[in-house]
Amino acid sequence: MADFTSLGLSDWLILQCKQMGISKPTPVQENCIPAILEGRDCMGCAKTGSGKTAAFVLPVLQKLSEDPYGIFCLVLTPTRELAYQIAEQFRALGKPLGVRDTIIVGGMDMVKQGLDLSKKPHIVVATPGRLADHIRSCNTFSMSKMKFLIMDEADRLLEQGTDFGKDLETILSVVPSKRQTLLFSATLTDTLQELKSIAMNKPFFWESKSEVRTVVELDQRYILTPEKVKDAYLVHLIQKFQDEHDDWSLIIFTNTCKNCQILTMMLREFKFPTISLHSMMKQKQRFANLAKFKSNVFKILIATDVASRGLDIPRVQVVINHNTPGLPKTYIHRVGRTARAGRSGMSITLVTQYDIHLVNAIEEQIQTKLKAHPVEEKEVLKILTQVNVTRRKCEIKLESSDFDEKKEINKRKQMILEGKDPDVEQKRKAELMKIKTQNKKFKDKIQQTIQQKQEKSGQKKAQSSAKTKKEAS
Ligand SMILES: Nc1ncnc2c1ncn2[C@@H]1O[C@H](COP(=O)(O)OP(=O)(O)OP(=O)(O)O)[C@@H](O)[C@H]1O
Repeated sequence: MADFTSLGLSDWLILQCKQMGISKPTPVQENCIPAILEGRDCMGCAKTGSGKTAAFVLPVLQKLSEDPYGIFCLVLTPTRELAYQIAEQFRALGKPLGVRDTIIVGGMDMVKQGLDLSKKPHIVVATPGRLADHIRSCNTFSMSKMKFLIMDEADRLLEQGTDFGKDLETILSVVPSKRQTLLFSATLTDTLQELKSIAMNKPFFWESKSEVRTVVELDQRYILTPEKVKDAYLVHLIQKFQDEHDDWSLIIFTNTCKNCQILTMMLREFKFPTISLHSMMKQKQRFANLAKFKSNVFKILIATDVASRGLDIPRVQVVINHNTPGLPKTYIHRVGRTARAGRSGMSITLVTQYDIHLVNAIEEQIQTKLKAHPVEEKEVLKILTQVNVTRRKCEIKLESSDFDEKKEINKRKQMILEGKDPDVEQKRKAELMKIKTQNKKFKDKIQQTIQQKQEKSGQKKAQSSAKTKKEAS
């Protein structure tokens, strides 16, 4: 195994790594760092928790130290929490250099961000939406001399049908075509073509050789449960984990903000130290909750997929999928929040009778079979009524709050940001719904007519054959 010196990194940077407990390069670092230092575009596809962030932070800092100026490097990432985490790594590893960074994400003060950008920071870490807003609305900064464009979780940023598309176009229109482009993710390979179009010249491409897409240290389990019993299994699992471990912490992923809110309220009713993270929360609340979970004040984080990628929280021992993810790559990123950097971890997916095909797709993609997690079903059934009643109480409580209104307000805000008129959109949606209902009624009527005709012709056939038999006898 190579060491950092043989990769071409300077002593000051290697010493800084050592101080952060990073002594030997991981495979993605060993392969990508030399290519990046040579000036090549690079695409790195390595498993979750394998050090992809340092694989681009280290060579960028090395190059910055040779010619320090701002704006030197732009890093794009899909979520605000990830932006803070990446900036933290630049700050920690680049401390001897006095690296100056600024974070440009939604939900934070745009005026202050504009001011920070005008001071030409070395490193800008941003989510596409907010950075595109700055580019469209003011010219207090220029990226014309930028040397590096990095896309972390690149497949997510380039996914079709997301809001990122327009914003990436705006950003790419102002970054120099003469630059190095670095693309990283644990699930790059299924969007290779789009990715290659972003990387300007023949990119150096490296992916981990292993067929299995998840790390070997991850023990992947499932529990088959009817939808109505799912929450009782969840409570039972947490209770058992709490009884059997002193120092524990786990992340539960669910599919919607509302479910996230209800599950948090429900688990708190059972006195479990639980906190939530989802996109309907105010940004400051999101950061505060993540910090409380990272500092072990709360042992359980319930999150939507806003937290499924990239978050690096070393202490997480278990990931529970309260719903089976619809995409295998969502599963890979979710369970990758544990068993990181060589540590062991466990994932448990609650699978209902409607999800079997999803599990098959996941097992096909990761080339691993999930193992059945042993549970005493009678223990679960003992708490079933209590759990479902508690959940119903939380649902009623949430309905009486303004949660749904907030959701509506968020949707309207998003439409206005996209230049749409919410009222016009609402009318269009209502008309579409009306047409759909009319179509359904029309189809049902046709179906009914066909059925009646078939019944009638069946009766006629029966009558004529009875008549024929009668004549014959
Ligand atoms: N060479 C190394 N040796 C030991 N630990 C490392 C090394 N490089 C990075 N790490 C640590 O490994 C952990 C995971 O790193 P990182 O978050 O970059 O993983 P990743 O590959 O980006 O994961 P994901 O795909 O989930 O985003 C971090 O805590 C990081 O400090």
